[in-house]
Amino acid sequence: MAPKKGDDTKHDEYLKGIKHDGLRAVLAGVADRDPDQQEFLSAVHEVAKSLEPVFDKKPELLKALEVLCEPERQITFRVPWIDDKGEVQVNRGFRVQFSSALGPYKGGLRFREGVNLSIIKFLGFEQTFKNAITSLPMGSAKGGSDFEPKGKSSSEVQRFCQSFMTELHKYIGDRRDTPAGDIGVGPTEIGYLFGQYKRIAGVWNAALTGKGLGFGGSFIRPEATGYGVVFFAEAALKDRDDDLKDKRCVVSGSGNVASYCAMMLLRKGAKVLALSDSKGYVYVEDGLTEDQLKQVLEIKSNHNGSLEDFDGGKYVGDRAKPWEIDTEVDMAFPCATQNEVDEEDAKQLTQHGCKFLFEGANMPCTSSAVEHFEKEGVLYAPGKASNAGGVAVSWLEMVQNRSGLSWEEEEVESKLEEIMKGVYESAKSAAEEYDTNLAAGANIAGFLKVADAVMAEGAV
Ligand SMILES: NC(=O)C1=CN([C@@H]2O[C@H](COP(=O)(O)OP(=O)(O)OC[C@H]3O[C@@H](n4cnc5c(N)ncnc54)[C@H](O)[C@@H]3O)[C@@H](O)[C@H]2O)C=CC1
Ligand SMILES: O=C(O)CCC(=O)C(=O)O
Repeated sequence: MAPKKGDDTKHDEYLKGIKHDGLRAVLAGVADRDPDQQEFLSAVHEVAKSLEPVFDKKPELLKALEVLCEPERQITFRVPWIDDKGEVQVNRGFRVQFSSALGPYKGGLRFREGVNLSIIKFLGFEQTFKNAITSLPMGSAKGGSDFEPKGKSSSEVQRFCQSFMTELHKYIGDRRDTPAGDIGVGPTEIGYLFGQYKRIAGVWNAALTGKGLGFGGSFIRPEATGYGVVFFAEAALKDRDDDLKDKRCVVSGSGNVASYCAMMLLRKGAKVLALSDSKGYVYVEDGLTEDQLKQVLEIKSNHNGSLEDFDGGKYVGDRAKPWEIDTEVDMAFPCATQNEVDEEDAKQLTQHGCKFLFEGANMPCTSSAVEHFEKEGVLYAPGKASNAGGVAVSWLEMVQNRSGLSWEEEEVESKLEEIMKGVYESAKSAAEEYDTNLAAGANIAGFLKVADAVMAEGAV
């Protein structure tokens, strides 16, 4: 069947770099449909560009991409809640169920000011290929709200979560769709959401992952994304007869992913020179100690905590980014948010000697930053491969819940390590087969798994 025709002459800028005619038409159709969804369109463009060699060999799979660019279902809903002054506040909730081709929908929830449909769709689209490359039977989804937990009391967060779940419960369940955490949604929020789910659904099932250890959570889920990035980096370095010992690393963020990425880097003998938050960064020339990292976790255990209160290193405020630190850097791990590494940041990193960049966050590097890294020969690993450890352990949590068992910490960690090595190998072998780089290899490996299922299940 011919691909959906969009008018590609209207989208010159968006289609820059795309040569394949059929692909241009599909992308123009996506841009026609949602011209204002910048984050989503940019994620689609990045994946599509790297799939050109696939469509040269297997043009029939273009139809699968067209199908995968449109979510199976997108739900937006009103979330009214009462603040501490007794006044009613209203936020908007989202759940975008992208693809169930490989299994029940799976993906996190983000609570943050400014969250909109474009951001949730970009995250859900990325999740599709991320979940596929793990080879675990998971579909993809993402959700959240423009509710900002920073500055709210814990009772306000609780009331918001209960109202959010009062609507969301209609669409989730352990064989249907299983949300987890993301920015602004940690164990506390998951606890409130899970409590409300049970209250309304009247059943105990693994409708959410990232639960507390005492009520169905898995060891290592809080650590999984950060640990997983480091396991991925270790596999990539091993392949180059190298290792993490004494590597000088810059990590951005200081939340869930960043802290545990830093923790595992320390365990591997690397040095963590900096961590950041949205207001600035801390820099320790010889690398943070384990006690200093624990201090960061303590500060950030409260939504309102700031690195300004960190005692031990140099603090730079004014929203400065850690990529600017004027010292030798071997590796960068952006673990905060999307578009936090732009071309200028990328140039600063390579001027300081950076040779490796592993994304802990989802799409933290802009496309021009990625182009710069590629030009400079930096090994660049996209989040949809290198941060897949979080969702992988979420799946292990679901398996434990279904079997009624609880595995030891070492067992979960070693399964996570094996899964991350497998993700690296899948990206690498697709890159070799299609004669491309690791980032494109990750897109190709994920896409082929989900596209084959889409076609086998009858795409239309
Ligand atoms: N939690 C998880 O399991 C997974 C998270 N991710 C991604 O990792 C990233 C971080 O998520 P979490 O650690 O879970 O969130 P979090 O809410 O625990 O932490 C986010 C951190 O980023 C900082 N931050 C926010 N905006 C910033 C900015 N502009 N510059 C510097 N720092 C900034 C915040 O201060 C906070 O310390 C997000 O992109 C998320 O989508 C990806 C895979 C799984
Ligand atoms: O654990 C999960 O289900 C989802 C994690 C997530 O949102 C992500 O990988 O970006």
